[in-house]
This record gives sequence, structure tokens and C-alpha cells, in this order.
Amino acid sequence: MAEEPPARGTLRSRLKESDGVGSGRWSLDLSGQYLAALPPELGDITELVVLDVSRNRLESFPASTSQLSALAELNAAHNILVQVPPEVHQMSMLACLNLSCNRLTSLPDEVTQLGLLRRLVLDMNKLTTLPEGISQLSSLEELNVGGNNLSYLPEGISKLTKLKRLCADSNVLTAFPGQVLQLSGLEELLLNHNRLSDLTDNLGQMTGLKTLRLNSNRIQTLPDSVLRLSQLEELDVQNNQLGALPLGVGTLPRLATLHVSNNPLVQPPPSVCGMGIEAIRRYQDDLASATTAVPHRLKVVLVGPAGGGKSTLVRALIGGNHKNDVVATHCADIVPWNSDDNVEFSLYDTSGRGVYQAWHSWMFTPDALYLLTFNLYDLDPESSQQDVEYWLDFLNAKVPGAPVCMVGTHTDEFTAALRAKKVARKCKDLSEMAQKWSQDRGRDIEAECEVIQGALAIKESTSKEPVHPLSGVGLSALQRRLKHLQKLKETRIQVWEEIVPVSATTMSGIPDLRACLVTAASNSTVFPSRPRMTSVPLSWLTLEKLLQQQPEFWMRREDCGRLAVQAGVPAEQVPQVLEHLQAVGSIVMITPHHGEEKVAPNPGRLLAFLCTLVNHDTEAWLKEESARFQNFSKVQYLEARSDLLQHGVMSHSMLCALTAKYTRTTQDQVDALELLRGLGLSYSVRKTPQRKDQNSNHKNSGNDWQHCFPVYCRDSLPSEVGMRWVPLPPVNTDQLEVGCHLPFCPPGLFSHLRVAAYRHLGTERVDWQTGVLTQVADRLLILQKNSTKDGSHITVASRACGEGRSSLWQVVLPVADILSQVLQCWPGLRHHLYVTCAHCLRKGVTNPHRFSGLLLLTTPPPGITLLDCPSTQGAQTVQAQLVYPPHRDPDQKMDSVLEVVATKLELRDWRRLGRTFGMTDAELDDIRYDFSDVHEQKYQLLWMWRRRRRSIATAKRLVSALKEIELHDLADAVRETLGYKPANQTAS
Ligand SMILES: Nc1nc2c(ncn2[C@@H]2O[C@H](COP(=O)(O)OP(=O)(O)OP(=O)(O)O)[C@@H](O)[C@H]2O)c(=O)[nH]1
Repeated sequence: MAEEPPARGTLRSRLKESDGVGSGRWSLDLSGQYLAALPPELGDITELVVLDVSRNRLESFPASTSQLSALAELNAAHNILVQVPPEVHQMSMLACLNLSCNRLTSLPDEVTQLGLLRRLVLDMNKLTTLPEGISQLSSLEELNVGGNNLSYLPEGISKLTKLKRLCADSNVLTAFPGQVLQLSGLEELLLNHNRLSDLTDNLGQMTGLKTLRLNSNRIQTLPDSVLRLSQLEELDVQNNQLGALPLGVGTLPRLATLHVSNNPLVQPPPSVCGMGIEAIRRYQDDLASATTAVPHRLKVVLVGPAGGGKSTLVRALIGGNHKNDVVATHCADIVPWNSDDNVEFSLYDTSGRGVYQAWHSWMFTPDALYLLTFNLYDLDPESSQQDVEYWLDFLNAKVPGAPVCMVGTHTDEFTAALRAKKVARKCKDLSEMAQKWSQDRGRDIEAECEVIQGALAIKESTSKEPVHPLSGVGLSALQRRLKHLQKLKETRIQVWEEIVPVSATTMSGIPDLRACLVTAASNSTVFPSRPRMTSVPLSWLTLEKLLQQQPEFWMRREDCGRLAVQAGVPAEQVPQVLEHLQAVGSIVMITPHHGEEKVAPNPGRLLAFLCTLVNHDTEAWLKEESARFQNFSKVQYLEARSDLLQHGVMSHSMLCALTAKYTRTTQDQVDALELLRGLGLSYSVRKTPQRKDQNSNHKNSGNDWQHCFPVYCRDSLPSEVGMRWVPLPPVNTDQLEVGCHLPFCPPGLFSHLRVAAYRHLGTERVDWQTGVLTQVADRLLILQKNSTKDGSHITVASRACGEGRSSLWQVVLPVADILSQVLQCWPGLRHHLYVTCAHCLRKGVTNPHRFSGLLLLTTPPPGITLLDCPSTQGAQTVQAQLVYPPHRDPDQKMDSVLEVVATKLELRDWRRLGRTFGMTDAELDDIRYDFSDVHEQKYQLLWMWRRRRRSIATAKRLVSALKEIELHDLADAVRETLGYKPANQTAS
């Protein structure tokens, strides 16, 4: 409600001497009183020098105020003035006028009579122009016209020679106001949030400039003349379209603050920019020493069904002749190719045969272009949909966000007369199949989002929840799931609409495909998050060479760091070099489900090694390789062969014989085994307990080891499984089952899980292609994969009766946790974890109720022992302890620990901690992009680390990571939260 103006008597009583008693500068503060009008008597106080009437409801001034001839400062900000009150024009002594946050639509010429004005603040109004006469305000030192609708600034500004600060933020300027170049005394120029796309080359004329803010425009180039701004202390060019910073920007002598985030920067790369001005300077020095510009480079991965024509296409692309006798690709090939357009390609030609798909999917990296190849002639609109979906799902699961170009081969097989028409028709069919896939997947995610949003709405609106599919699930678990789904929706593979039809026989379409690849190699829109680099520092090239010379199959990032030192690459650039080298196909970074990210410095060598262990025709292959088994007796050979074919088990000597070329030393063997485990292909167990022969020098020849390859396991269900694990739980026995529904189950996932969980699955196990039955802590545990109409279900289950029920989670949960970890190796995979209703399982219900797996992240509700079995509409119950996992003490504390770290961690240390956790810069950038809130960014970093590295993401590891980066106080805070004394108080 508007207030009455203060009574006359009270006005004078409010006068104050603004600069202390005796100064004679009388000031009056009438701010923030909801005044709708000023008292007319105000004009009587002619000695008034400072008047503050801001934060009222004033629409005008009383006429008497024109008598305030001594007024030097007037603050009328935050009112509802639609025009500058004419009385103000008479206040000829005004030096400071603040009319910020009103509703002014124009500035009258009369204002320009205020020749003594030094500060004019007009921001947050509705001004569309400023009068030319503004040039008469020759004393002006500060002009703030931010937050208006100005599309240009008047020429007269160039005459304001005393101007030190000009703010025109948040307007609609489309061109740089060149008139400011005349203002040699200008120290601050703020043009954030406009629509500037070009800057003038003469920017360097403003030699006195200390602050230049151009945040959130559309600027593509920062002129080199910026290097002449020798007084510049702060430069803000965030949120623009800059691809490069001028070489030498890091050497500006006074530059202390440089904001460049959210630009598609290639030079310097974003990770270097993120490390600050010093890192930029070092990078640019290094770049200046680059020999020549490097050609564009691109990794292209060919995928698609066997016989689709991938290898033939590779041959056609690189200019080889077509031969009909092409043999099916063995696993994969890596073919380098330099196109005539001086673009270097690494063509990764993968085999389409199912058996190899688990062996080569490590080659699927995010920054490559995928050529999905189909035989166009054989394509059938009815029957091929499933095939197309399989490949799109496969790519989407592994490399969400990657660009996919579909290629139709065998066009020569259509009869000449109808060829053009038929090819066009089939291309349209193929394109429609891809579109259908895209729409269906989008709709599925949308539907799930709606269920979660519904559950969130219920949670927010009522404290007593009605039953719904997600009842019982905690708020934060729901929010995280929603966020995850939204991410899945946004980062799906980018399937190009245009299909490229080719014939490797007649070479028709091949030039078009070549042109398409060349364009992709140089086009930043194909890889918006990682534009291609055309010049790199010399040290990067040296590091690439050093990596290629490494004999290892894969290396730790730390070891890459050591090579980087040798090559002269500064530490902060290492992540960027590795990402660049992966994008061009020179190396591959592999994140195993356990432990830290590894680097394959020479993918060709790694591939050659893997090829020694797999073949689509195992029997024929073993026969072919029989020369390798010369040292085996016939019995030994037959036994080894049968073990592999029957049980997927390879003896150590067999493995060594097959891989002899790559595993000469014991260390090679150790590395090879670690690699196979990291890729989820095999695990090793001791055949017999090791003999402790004290007198023997022969330590561990490895011969008592055997290597289990789940991918080789027999198809059929061993008969003993049916006997030991009957379909229905016996009387009085309960079954605890955690499952995962996968609408699409990528090849190799289930084998990978078995490898990852091998320690938990023990040695008393029976394996077959789709399952493991084992004994863990005296309990039977079954891990299975079942294919159903709606995709696949992976379940892990155990049974117990009586008191034994309480220990079921101990058996099931570790494997379920590993399943969650393994799923992370397929970042775009849609999956739903669930806990099957134990009541439904006991009754053998065909369609048992599945409680949401989000419950696994939720603490059990206190005091609840029974839950309704939803499939009986609540008529029957299920024990809560068979639905909710028990409290996990360390976990509980970890939640508080994460909260403490997220609160206390300084933002400047955030990235360093992330790197210590083994996260890539791209992942860290993703977190920053996804969460604008700083605390949430910090929390998400910790959360992601914990989810990823579940078993090793312990409080102890967190403490040592914090110490590693010298954050000792924070490490102490963590210890305190865990109930330990700070390090310096513990007894030595
Ligand atoms: N007529 C004709 N035949 C082709 C064309 N492309 C490939 N072929 C033939 O199709 C067969 C399979 O070609 P490949 O290049 O081996 O197919 P792939 O996709 O590499 O197969 P995998 O390596 O098993 O995944 C070979 O006999 C090729 O000669 C084509 O454009 N026209």
C-alpha cells in the first residue's frame, strides 16, 4: 500500500549532513517507503545536496522540486517513472543521477543540459534510443544504460572524453559501438548479453581499458589487437562462439582474470583454458613452436551386420579394386587412409559377426564417426526393422551422442533400368526405419519420465503417499533417476537423415561418401563438443610418437603423464592430448568396470593380441593353430580343447601358446590377463591350491591357473542346475531376487558381468551361456539372463528359510552392486533395476510384481515389517526385509561425508579432485553443464565417483585423494565425520 508523504515538519528533521557534521552537504533519505508522491514542501529545502527517493512508487515529482538548485546527487531508482520528471532538467548542479529500474521509454534532450553530470545511471528501463545530444554531457565519467532495448548507441558518445565506465549490458546491440574507440580514457567497457557477432579490429586503440566484458554474445573471433590492451586486467568472453583465443593473450602483462568457458574453443583446448592464464600462456608458447599445421584427422568406425559390405567399402574408399573373394573380417581391422584432400582417417573396420561383438566394442569411442552399413539390395522394409534397431541400440548404448551415417551398399545389384528408383525407395525405407527407432526410444524414455514426474508430484503434494509404482522410493533417488533419463534423452546418437547409397563394384556413390567423410573431418557441427584441431603443439606430436612406441597393450594414465613430461607436454594439457589422440583414432581410452581409466597406446597391437584368442569357428581355428600346441601331448591337447569348447575354460599353457608372440615375459602375461579382465572377457582362477614347496625356486609358473572365458561357455543348461535350483522355492523358503530389465541387452554385457563378479561368485560354480549357479556363504546363488518379448532380464537370486532370510542380502547385494557398475560401461543403455516381490516368487506368479530398483538406494522405512503384495491388490503381504536392503552403515556415513566435502570443497579444487578420482575433463565439464548450482556440482562429482567406483569409492580412498591434492583440513573433516580424531591428534 502506498504511504502518505511525510508531513512538513518531519522532513527537515530528517535532514542529515551527509559528509559529517559541518560539511554543509545536506542530504535527505526518503527511500523504501512506498511513497506514491513526494511532499511539495520538498522544494523548500533549497540547500539540499543529496536526495534519495529510491524504492518508492513515484510516477512523477512535484513541481516544487525544480527549485532544488543545489542538488548534486539524486537517486530515484526503483520507482515507476515513465519519463524523466521535467523538474530534474532544472537541477543544474546535478553530478549524479540514478534512474535505474524505472519505466523510462526515452531520454529527453533536456537532460543533456545537465552539463555537470558525472554519473548517469539508466539501467533496467525500456529505452530504445539515447539522444544524440548526450555528447553535451561532457563531464560524464560513468554511463550505465544496461538492461534496456538499445539496438545501437548514439555517435555522440565518442565526444564523452571523460568517460571511464560504460555499461551497455543486456541490450540488443548487434554491432560493436565503434564510437567508443575514441574514448581514450575508458577503463571499463561492459557489453555482456548483447547480440554482437563481430568485434572491430581496432579494439586495441582503447589502450586505457582495464575491464572488457563481452560475456554471452555471438562473437566468433577475438581480434589480435586485443593484445595491445596493455592495461587490461579482466577479460570476460564466456558464452560466445570463439574457436580460438589470440596467440599471446596469456602474455598480456596485467591480465589477472580471464573468463572463456562455454565457447567451442579448439585453441587453446577447454581443459587448458580451465587451468587459468598461466596454463594458456604455456600452451600458446608451446603451440608457437609447432612445426606445421596438422591435417584434419578423423576416426571412422564401420559397423553393421556381417556381409553388409564394410571391408569392401573400406577397400573402395582407399582406392583398392573390388574383389569378390573378400574374407569375413576376423574381429576387426584398423586401416589408415590419407585422402586426396589431405585428411587423415583411421578406419576401424569391425566384424558384424555376433561372436566378435564383445571383443571389439572397446573401439567404440565417443569422438568417432560411425558408418552403419547395410546391404541395400537385401533390405526388406518388413523384416529388416529389427536388424536396424539392433545396430542403432548397440551404438546408442555404447556411444550416445555419436554421429552415425548410414550407408547402403550393393546398389549395383538392382537392374539398371530401375536402379535409380529402387535405390531411392530403399534409402527412404532405411531412413524411415531409423526414424521409427528414434521416435520409439524417445517415447519410451518420455513415458518413464512421466511416471517419475507423477511420483515426484505425489511426494511433493502429500506426506501420506498413496500406492503407486514408485511408492517408497526416496525423493533424491527419484530426482536422480529423472536427471539420468533426461540425459539419456538428450544424448542419443545423431543418426543422419541422408542415407549414402554406394556400390563397391562400380564405385558409384564412393566419391560422395569420401566427400562426406572429408566434410565431417573438418566440420565443427558434427562434433560440437570436440571440434577438430588443425594445429597442435609440437610436444603433442612427440607424445603421440612416444605412445606409439610403447610395448604395453594398455597403460595407466600416470604412465602417460610420465611420457608427457618426456615429450614436454605440461601436466594440465595431458587430458586434452589424450582426448585429441583418441578422437583421431591414434589411441583408445578404456574404462574398466573396476579401477582407473587405462590408455591403449597402440590400438592395432591390442587388437592383434585379442585376435589371437577368438575366432568365429572355434573348432576349425584350434585345428588351424595346432602348430602352436607342439609341446602338448595328444591327451593334453584334447583335454584343453574340450575344456574350452565345453566350459569356456582355457588352460594357462593354451593361452600362452596362442598368444606367444605377445606374452614373452611374465609381466606381459600379467598385463594381458589384467587387460582381458578389464575388458570383461575373462577371469583367472587357480586350478588347485598352490603347493607350498619351500625348497623350490620355481615360484609361480602360472601353470596352476586357468582362464575362464564366459563368451565361450556352452549353450545348453547343465542338468544339475535344474536339480539344485527348482523353479519354485521349496515350502517355507523365500527367494530374494534383484533383477535388471534391459529393453536391449548389448552383446558382451552378461559375460562382462560374470567376469566382474567372479570373486563374489566363488569357485563352486556351474557356468552355461546364460547363467551361473554357485554356492556363496553356504547359500545357492543364481545369476541368469533371460530373453523375453520385452527385451532381456538379468537376475541374481538366492533362497533361505527362517532366520536365514536376514542374510540373503549379503549374498545378493554385492553381485547387484557389480551389475550396477558394469552397466556404467554402456553409458547410453536404458535399464531398470528391480526387486522381485518375494510373495509372487513363492507363489510362482507368471507376472510377478517388481518393486522399483530405486528402493536399493533408499533407506528402509523405520518400523515397517510387512508390505502389501501389489499383484494381489494388497490381499497378501511380503516381508519388507525382502524388498529393502538393510542399512549399510558405511554408506550411511558416506552420505554425510559427501555432504561435508561438497560443502567445504573450494570450487578451485573441484577439478583437481575430479582428476584424482580418474575422471576425464569431458565428464567434469558435463557435470558443470548439467548442474548450474555450485554445491550440486560438487555433490554430483562425489556422487558420480561413488556410483562408478562403488567398491573402491570408500571413505579411506576419499581421505587419501584429498591428501594427494594437499587438502589436509578437508581430509581431517572427513575423518571427524567418520568419528576418527583428526590426523594430528592420533597417537603416533
Ligand atoms: N555386388 C556387390 N557386392 C558387394 C558390395 N559390397 C560388398 N560386396 C560383397 O559382399 C560380400 C561381403 O562383403 P564384406 O565387405 O566382407 O562384408 P562385411 O560387412 O565386411 O562383413 P563382415 O566382415 O563379416 O562383417 C563380399 O562378397 C563382397 O564382395 C557391393 O557394393 N556390390
